[in-house]
Amino acid sequence: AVGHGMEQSFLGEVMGVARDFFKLPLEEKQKYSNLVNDNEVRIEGYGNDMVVSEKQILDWCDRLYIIVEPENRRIYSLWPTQPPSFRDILSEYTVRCHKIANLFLQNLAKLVDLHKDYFVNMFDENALTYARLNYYPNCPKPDDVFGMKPHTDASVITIVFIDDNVSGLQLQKDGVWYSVPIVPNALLVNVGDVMEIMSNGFFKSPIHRVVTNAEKERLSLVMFYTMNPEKEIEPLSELVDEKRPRRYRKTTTNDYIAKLFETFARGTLAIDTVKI
Ligand SMILES: O=C(O)CCC(=O)C(=O)O
Ligand SMILES: [Fe+2]
Repeated sequence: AVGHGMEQSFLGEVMGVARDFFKLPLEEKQKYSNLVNDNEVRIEGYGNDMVVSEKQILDWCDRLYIIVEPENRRIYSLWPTQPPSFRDILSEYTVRCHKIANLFLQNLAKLVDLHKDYFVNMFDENALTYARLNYYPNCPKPDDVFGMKPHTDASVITIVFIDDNVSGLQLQKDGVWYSVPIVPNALLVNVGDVMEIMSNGFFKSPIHRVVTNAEKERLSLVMFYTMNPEKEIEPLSELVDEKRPRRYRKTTTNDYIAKLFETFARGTLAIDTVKI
């Protein structure tokens, strides 16, 4: 979508602070590391994949993963202090993206004949929004490694802001991979697994991946909208009937995100673990 109301200059600044962060020396970035005590990995922070096996091929990607909403859940020690405008710009982007997220959620609700605020109202004051900044350096062996392995998102919905210089994101449809075209200043809004589960499969969370590029580096900024981590997730009773029996088991956002990280590292899909 391009009718999101964010000016090109503002979006340029957002990409700019992300780029400036990744250009910092490694020691500087490691101040925000997602490794605790050298071996334990937490979701938040700077780093790469969680390692679950020695044979695992790590993605060709640097990531910074931070909670941006609610504000009282922000861990500012994991927010870069360089570039200096990082915090303000990401905060403003967060506010502006949330409006787009709500509009999208209202449209989805209408598509399944629910009250337009049905999904919006499911997000309480403990619902978490994660921002993930991805940096994919150019890769000498693009055929051997992914920028990001095939996966679905564990979110309810996701808003992706991609580099308008280099493509790389691909979506799978009917077993075939299609490249997402570069549209300057466009934001891509995607359905995540939790929406697939709640809608009892009416909406599908697309499998996607990022391929690497031999010549060019690439950046993206992804906002994941998730519900209260403790809240139970299951197909909505309104969307289950004899003709469309329940297709997914009950889970919680917390359990599901843990499962997603585990399956992602192993190269399998989390959604398959809750399908009935
Ligand atoms: O870099 C991209 O275009 C997409 C990244 C992505 O799918 C993710 O962070 O979940
Ligand atoms: Fe993704």
